Amino acid sequence: MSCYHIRGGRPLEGRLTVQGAKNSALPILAATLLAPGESVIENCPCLSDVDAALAILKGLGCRVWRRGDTVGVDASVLAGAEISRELMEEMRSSVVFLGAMLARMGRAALTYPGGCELGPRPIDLHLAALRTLGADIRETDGVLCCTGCRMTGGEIFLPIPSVGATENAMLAACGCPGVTAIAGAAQEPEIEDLQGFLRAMGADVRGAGTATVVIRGGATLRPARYRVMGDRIAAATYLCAAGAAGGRVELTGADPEHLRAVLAALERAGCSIQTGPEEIVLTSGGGLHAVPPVVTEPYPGFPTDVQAIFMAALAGGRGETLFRENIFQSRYGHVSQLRAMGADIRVQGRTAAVTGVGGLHGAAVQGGDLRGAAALVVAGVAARGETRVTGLAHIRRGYDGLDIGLRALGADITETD
Ligand SMILES: CC(=O)N[C@H]1[C@@H](OP(=O)(O)OP(=O)(O)OC[C@H]2O[C@@H](n3ccc(=O)[nH]c3=O)[C@H](O)[C@@H]2O)O[C@H](CO)[C@@H](O)[C@@H]1O
Ligand SMILES: C=C(OP(=O)(O)O)C(=O)O
Repeated sequence: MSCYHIRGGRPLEGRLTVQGAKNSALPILAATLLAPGESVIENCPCLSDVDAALAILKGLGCRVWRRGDTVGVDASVLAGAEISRELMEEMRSSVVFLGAMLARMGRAALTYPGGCELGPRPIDLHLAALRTLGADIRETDGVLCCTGCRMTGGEIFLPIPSVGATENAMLAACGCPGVTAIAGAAQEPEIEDLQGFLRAMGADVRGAGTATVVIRGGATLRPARYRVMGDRIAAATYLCAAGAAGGRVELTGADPEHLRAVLAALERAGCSIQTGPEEIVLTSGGGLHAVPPVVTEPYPGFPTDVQAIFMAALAGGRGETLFRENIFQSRYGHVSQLRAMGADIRVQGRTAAVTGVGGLHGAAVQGGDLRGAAALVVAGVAARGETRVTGLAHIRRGYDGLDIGLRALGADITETD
């Protein structure tokens, strides 16, 4: 079984360009379906989730190529409107192909999506939004058969600002004649990035980044060339590793505006941070200290995807920090593994109390989900002694060479079989 072997305790130093954002690249790849012809997506990270998205596109008849971090999708000729259960279960974002397929083909057959196991992850809001636009969705034996020949614009209200439901609704609305307003929309930067690509295709979409997104749909779209924004969660991972291990790192390619809540928390924990356009410089003496409660919230609040990673950084520091996970019901899978490295963390329901122990020690640990596994790597980089992290398949879903990036910053990390 392949694993990362980390000899921890070295400060991190150096400069790194952050990968393109997984959570932008995936809906943007789904959006390439909307226009016949070849779209070209730059800064598209090499991830197993991206491979799954490309496999879905191929299965629908698209011609797909990749050169480095540039991907081409030719959606001129489509064949079939079904996604296999196997591909649907590979990742959560398989579900955003539904909106794109309804917009382009007027029909879709698929099953429920997979993705990280963080407690229940229903898709009721996705389906309700599409039904509001007139989609007919029937479920038989776990297969969703959807037709959208009578879809038109409409007023959608999302009671929770779901990222995926907002994206699905935006994609479907592009194919619906008339005006669609999505109220209660998610405001994450990835929604703005999707809007950027849709506009490049000629779609009339406004309001992404606010609580209301408005789409004037039904226009014929054209393929486009687009550059995916930098990955704010990958950036946060490198920053937390440097914060905990100490050192000075310069990250380029990620927008510090997207990381305000994380940068503020790292500063309160003792790091010094300077930012410029697409640049973040973090200096740390290592050994972070406790911060006021870390409460995960929709953007611009503290991101749930950084909860485990920041917890790992604080676990080897000093003082008590409370975490409250507000987005997902069960996102503390990493805690038992951090405890094996000496962490003192008590979990009660959605709250975790982390008491810094003044340094973790290496151990053999196993990641059970994407960010939980990345958190163990962060802990290992700062810990005394040797850490072996298994569960790399989770990490490959979202990180384009996490070991390579950390090695470039001076960490002693190698992948072994
Ligand atoms: C590929 C992608 O972009 N993944 C991100 C996306 O996931 P994803 O789009 O799955 O997350 P959502 O924003 O939809 O989920 C937020 C909350 O809404 C609930 N909900 C969601 C949909 C629905 O139909 N019904 C419902 O109840 C979820 O259970 C969760 O409690 O946003 C999450 C929250 O920022 C991030 O952790 C994920 O990294
Ligand atoms: C939870 C995540 O991804 P997904 O929604 O794709 O499972 C994540 O990126 O942390």
